[in-house]
Amino acid sequence: MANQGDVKTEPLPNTPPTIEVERKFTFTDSTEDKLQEQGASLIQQKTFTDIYYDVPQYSLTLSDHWLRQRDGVWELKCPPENPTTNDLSQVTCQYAEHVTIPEIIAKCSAVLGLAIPTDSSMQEFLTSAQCGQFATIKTERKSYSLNEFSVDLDTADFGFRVGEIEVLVLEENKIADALSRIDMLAKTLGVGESKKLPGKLSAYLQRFRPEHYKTLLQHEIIPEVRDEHFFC
Ligand SMILES: Cc1ncc(C[n+]2csc(CCOP(=O)(O)OP(=O)(O)OP(=O)(O)O)c2C)c(N)n1
Repeated sequence: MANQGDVKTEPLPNTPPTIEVERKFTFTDSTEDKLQEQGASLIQQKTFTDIYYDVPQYSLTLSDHWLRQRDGVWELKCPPENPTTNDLSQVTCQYAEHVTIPEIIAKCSAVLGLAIPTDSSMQEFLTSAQCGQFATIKTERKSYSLNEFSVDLDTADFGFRVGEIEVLVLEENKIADALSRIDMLAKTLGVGESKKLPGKLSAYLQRFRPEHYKTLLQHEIIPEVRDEHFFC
């Protein structure tokens, strides 16, 4: 029998990936007031650092695969196998998030056309795939909880801020419903912009990695970043 100290904090290898359905928005000082009026509670305020990785040909990001270490923990965001496509999916993102090393190596190796054993360490994978760091972003995040929604207000260390409404779903047939519930909340908060807004990494690339940014923009992997998206 497991004793009380024998708590597993790592997901099991066959855990299905969580699907994040999220919509970005520009926030102002009044956004927090509106959130609180709707009954949202501030659940966390934290700072974290993301380091993103790719190969020199940008093959992972060109395939919409985002490999990162968040405060040292490996994560891979990639498109779900059956994304939902409708009017609302034009302003919203859907990503499956993988957090186990064998799954991350399997997914990335498949994109790169490499046969790297899934029991390799991440360091072995990075070396075999010639994968290196291309962005480091420090973020201050305020996280609000409102019913089934998480609402994050992020300020990145290079003068960029972005809000995000997120719902986690466990099955792909729940994505369409999540899209419309997110749309309703965005309208209630007065942040229902009709275009997809860039996230922190897109803004970072536009500012610090122009060649990578242009390549992803040309392939319509990321939305355009304009100067007005920065606050300094
Ligand atoms: C609007 C939009 N944003 C990003 C992309 C590309 N992209 C997808 S994932 C991705 C990596 C970063 O994801 P993002 O949600 O912006 O970061 P963050 O909020 O810190 O992650 P979380 O804490 O929510 O896990 C990118 C650039 C896109 N195609 N469209």
